[in-house]
Amino acid sequence: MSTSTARLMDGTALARRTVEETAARAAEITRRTGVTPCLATVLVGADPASVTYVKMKQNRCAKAGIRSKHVELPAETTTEELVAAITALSADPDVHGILLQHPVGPHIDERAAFEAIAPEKDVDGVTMASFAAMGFGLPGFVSCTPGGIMRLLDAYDVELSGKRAVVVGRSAILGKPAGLLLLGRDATVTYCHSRTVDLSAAVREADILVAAVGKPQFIKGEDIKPGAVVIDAGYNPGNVGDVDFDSAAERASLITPVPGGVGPMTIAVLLAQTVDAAERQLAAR
Ligand SMILES: NC(=O)C1=CN([C@@H]2O[C@H](COP(=O)(O)OP(=O)(O)OC[C@H]3O[C@@H](n4cnc5c(N)ncnc54)[C@H](OP(=O)(O)O)[C@@H]3O)[C@@H](O)[C@H]2O)C=CC1
Ligand SMILES: Nc1nc(=O)c2c([nH]1)NC[C@@H]1CN(c3ccc(C(=O)N[C@@H](CCC(=O)O)C(=O)O)cc3)C=[N+]21
Repeated sequence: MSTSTARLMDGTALARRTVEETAARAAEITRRTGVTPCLATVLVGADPASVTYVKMKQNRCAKAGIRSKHVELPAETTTEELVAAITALSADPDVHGILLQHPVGPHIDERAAFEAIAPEKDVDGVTMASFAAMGFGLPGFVSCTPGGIMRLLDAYDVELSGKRAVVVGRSAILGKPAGLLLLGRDATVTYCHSRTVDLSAAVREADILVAAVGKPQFIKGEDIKPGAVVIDAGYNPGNVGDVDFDSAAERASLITPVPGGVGPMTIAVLLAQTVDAAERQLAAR
């Protein structure tokens, strides 16, 4: 008999519902204005993982009635050329959202490229303006994976106020913004990273754990506080998360599976924010 007690947080089902709502909103915009919401995807080089992720995003757009405009640039593109391409998309009235697939290669100033995205088109939440708005708790586009995590927590009515949230990982697109969003909802947030001393002790304090490390099955069940909510944002080769699912599920109250948890929500948030952007830009005309 399994000792597992955790309930699964079904990201696939929530993403499906979110995309259905988004598709209905996109159709309504098209009907009302004659303009179809459009996401521009910019890919530099041909990193196989990036190619796959961009394709997944385009496929999902097509299913939701969002146009996608694909800009493919060679690996040797310079910062100036990339900034020029993104600046052109920022000025293109037919494009409502812009996604620059990360990473772009070490010879490019990625920050400069991100900052060329017009703030009203930053549907991936990567500009300094979006990050600052999120940090101040002001309206704006959030980084998609943390945004998806918050939607999952809300869909399962997870109480955040006063709870201890521990985020393992502090990358600009995942760990750091995830902690800020949790802080904005009155959780008491601890960040852990590669220099953290006694990671196990920190993880054991977590009422809500967000694992965003990039190391397969790195967090073990023995460090999960009984009854904790475990969000596994990891997506490692072989579709394995950062949490050792079987042992963690014996102690958690709620847990996201990999696949089928955070992953599908990332794209759902990207599409939702693209339609938000189109709504605002078309209303402003
Ligand atoms: N579902 C989705 O849509 C997405 C999933 N992901 C997945 O999430 C995971 C993390 O991605 P990302 O944030 O981009 O990765 P990064 O490699 O950018 O960041 C990893 C973070 O983990 C920390 N870390 C590394 N080793 C340890 C350790 N031994 N102990 C504690 N912390 C450690 C690093 O610390 P330091 O800062 O000190 O180096 C860093 O902050 C990956 O599996 C990725 O595939 C990512 C994006 C989207
Ligand atoms: N250059 C780069 N760009 C990325 O966007 C990027 C990256 N590297 N490294 C890894 C993370 C991970 N990430 C995911 C996006 C969607 C799902 C997703 O939708 N997953 C589905 C399954 C999808 C499938 O495999 O068919 C699921 O979890 O159920 C997962 C993971 C983007 N990342």
